[in-house]
Amino acid sequence: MVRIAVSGSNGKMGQAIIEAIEQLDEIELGVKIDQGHNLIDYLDKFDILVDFTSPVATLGYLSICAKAGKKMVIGTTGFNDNELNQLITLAQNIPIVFSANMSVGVNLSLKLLEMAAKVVGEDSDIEIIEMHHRFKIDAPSGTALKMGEVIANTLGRDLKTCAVYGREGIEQVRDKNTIGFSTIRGGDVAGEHTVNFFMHGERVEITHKASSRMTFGLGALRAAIWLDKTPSDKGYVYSMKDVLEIA
Ligand SMILES: NC(=O)C1=CN([C@@H]2O[C@H](COP(=O)(O)OP(=O)(O)OC[C@H]3O[C@@H](n4cnc5c(N)ncnc54)[C@H](OP(=O)(O)O)[C@@H]3O)[C@@H](O)[C@H]2O)C=CC1
Ligand SMILES: O=C(O)C1=N[C@H](C(=O)O)C[C@H](O)C1
Repeated sequence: MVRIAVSGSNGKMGQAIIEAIEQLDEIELGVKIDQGHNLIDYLDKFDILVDFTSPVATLGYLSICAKAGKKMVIGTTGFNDNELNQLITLAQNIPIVFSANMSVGVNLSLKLLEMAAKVVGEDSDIEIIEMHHRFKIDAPSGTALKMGEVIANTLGRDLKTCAVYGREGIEQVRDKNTIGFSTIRGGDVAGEHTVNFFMHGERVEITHKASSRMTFGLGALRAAIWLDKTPSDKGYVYSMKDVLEIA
């Protein structure tokens, strides 16, 4: 039995994970952690920490877990470059699964995007549109950025220099080598992403729509069960690609 600690346990994803734990036989809820708790006091209650919080909170929990030799599944998004470097450094001590989207469908979509970029990427105007609930604070979504990164890497571009985030006013005509991002926030949308490859006379769209947070919750627990089997003495940042064995 794998004992799970859930940080951000009062949050939307924290609640979804607690609900998902109840559906699975091989794991149990060890402890719920929220802002009122110090994780150090609960280290004997869990094997793996599943964390969907904020970049600052995640790095705090990761630094405690790295010292204590506890593995982590991290779904938090919105890290800046400096925070991302801190995460990678801390994960030299323990294995973690870190993924902006834990759903099977999105991770399959990343593979499809790689294929689409190889076949039509150079001849396309590439635009990524993402839509989320009104409470989401980071933009573009971590998933949209990951999709952009996969496409940019496939095409030998650097996302840092080819990304265009939103447009307003009078601009130059679209640069063919850019990857555009558009963000929509409203209502209770769990998460929708569409990548458009616009060509002459036709357009390929790759879309993923999450209809419930349970897909992220179950994916995170699948990652925890997978992580439980990896040795804890060596650190590494794994992704859902590793968990799902997507080559
Ligand atoms: N990888 C994936 O598949 C997915 C990733 N996400 C990402 O997960 C994260 C959380 O999303 P969601 O659950 O919707 O957000 P919520 O705002 O609903 O929940 C965030 C939780 O984190 C806690 N928290 C925030 N800041 C701190 C802090 N400094 N210290 C301790 N706890 C803190 C909050 O505590 P309190 O309630 O006290 O404020 C809350 O419990 C986001 O980054 C989101 O993008 C979301 C869905 C899927
Ligand atoms: O905040 C959310 O809700 C989600 N965040 C993740 C992201 O930023 O990509 C994943 C999912 O789309 C839901």
